[in-house]
Amino acid sequence: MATIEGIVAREILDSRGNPTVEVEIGLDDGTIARAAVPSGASTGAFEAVELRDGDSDRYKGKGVEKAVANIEDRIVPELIGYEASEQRAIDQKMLDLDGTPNKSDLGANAILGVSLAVAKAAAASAELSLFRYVGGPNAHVLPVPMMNILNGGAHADSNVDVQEFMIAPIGAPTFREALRAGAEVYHALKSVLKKKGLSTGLGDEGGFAPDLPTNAAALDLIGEAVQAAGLRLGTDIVLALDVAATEFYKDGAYVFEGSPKPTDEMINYYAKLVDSYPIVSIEDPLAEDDWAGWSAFTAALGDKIQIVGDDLFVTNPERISRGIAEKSANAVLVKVNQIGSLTETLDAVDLSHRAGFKCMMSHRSGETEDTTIADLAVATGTGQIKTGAPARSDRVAKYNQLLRIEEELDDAARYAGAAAFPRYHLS
Ligand SMILES: O=C(O)[C@@H](CO)OP(=O)(O)O
Ligand SMILES: [Mg+2]
Repeated sequence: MATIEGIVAREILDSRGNPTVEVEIGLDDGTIARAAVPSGASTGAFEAVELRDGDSDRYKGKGVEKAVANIEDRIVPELIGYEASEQRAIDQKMLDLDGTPNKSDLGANAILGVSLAVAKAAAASAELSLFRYVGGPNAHVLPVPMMNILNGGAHADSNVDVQEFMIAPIGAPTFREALRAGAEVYHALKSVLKKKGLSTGLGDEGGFAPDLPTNAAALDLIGEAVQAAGLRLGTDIVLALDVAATEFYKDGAYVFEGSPKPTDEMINYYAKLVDSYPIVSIEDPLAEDDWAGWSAFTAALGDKIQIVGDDLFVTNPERISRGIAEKSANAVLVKVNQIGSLTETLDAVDLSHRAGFKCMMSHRSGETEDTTIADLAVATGTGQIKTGAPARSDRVAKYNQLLRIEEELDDAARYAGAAAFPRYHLS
């Protein structure tokens, strides 16, 4: 048992060169731990508030000096002397201090930085890996890496509407082999693009970002890459999308492939796509406010694929509860900074799992070298993690941490594989 002796916060840079918050906590037994906060680009309107300096000239108002000051001036005096293992009480203390429904006073970036650093300090003090500290003896399932190898939408400067084209190596026996398969497809995709004279420039999450005639063309290119890597599409590797449709929802219609389309036309489009390609999961097929559309989409495709709410749910138990009641989806994207504290993230996963919803632990498009989400994916048994391409050190840091976790678990490790997608039936 050790108590919090000191907390230091600072502004650091994320993978897009934007400022973000880093927190270091020291305990009275000499333990020091550090956590950094990620940041999104295609953010949902209902996310907890990320405090930015706005009125300052530094970093064009994107600085986080206010969030840093809130930690040092307002949070630190309240938390000194707390047992580091009192995670729930510490998070609650910060929520009470903030007092708003969306963390707009202290900033979700301030609260989350402290919350994650507390957990890491408590784990280190107990001489446990973070995944064991948070997950206990049942934490043993390594997630399927949902690798975003072709970027579009708000994460790229290309003409591709869909934000993320992911490969899921479900056929591998271990996480290590899954990662290798994914990396081989990534390299093969580069060769395929080069051969066709397409750009091999990268998007925000490390995937390639070529201009393409249609969105489906991306799936064909990935299919070619899978084959070129000597793997089987549909058994070794399956496909997943994050459409991030809120980004192109304008005046009640989806401006997709050059023209505005109503919800039912989008649903028909997806149904055809699912018939033509081995797609296991579609995230944000519709906009964050199109609740009726989501229910219709889930009624149409929910028994065939995983339907993931990201902007729709924003890791928020209230919105997830509505989604459960209205059968809006069958899975939740889990982002620690959308809700803004560790215990609320754990609550969101718990609520989802109890309702039979799957969860996918997720990074943000703006990331750091912090690897907390890798541990959380194993701790909470989500069976899936999305953390970008198997290239770029901010993304690879998470995959590499999962390699270490698999090694630590040794014979007890189990790779989620195809079981992560119970609704996907090989035809
Ligand atoms: O939409 C998403 O799922 C994320 C992460 O891939 O993007 P952002 O962090 O920009 O919201
Ligand atoms: Mg998303």
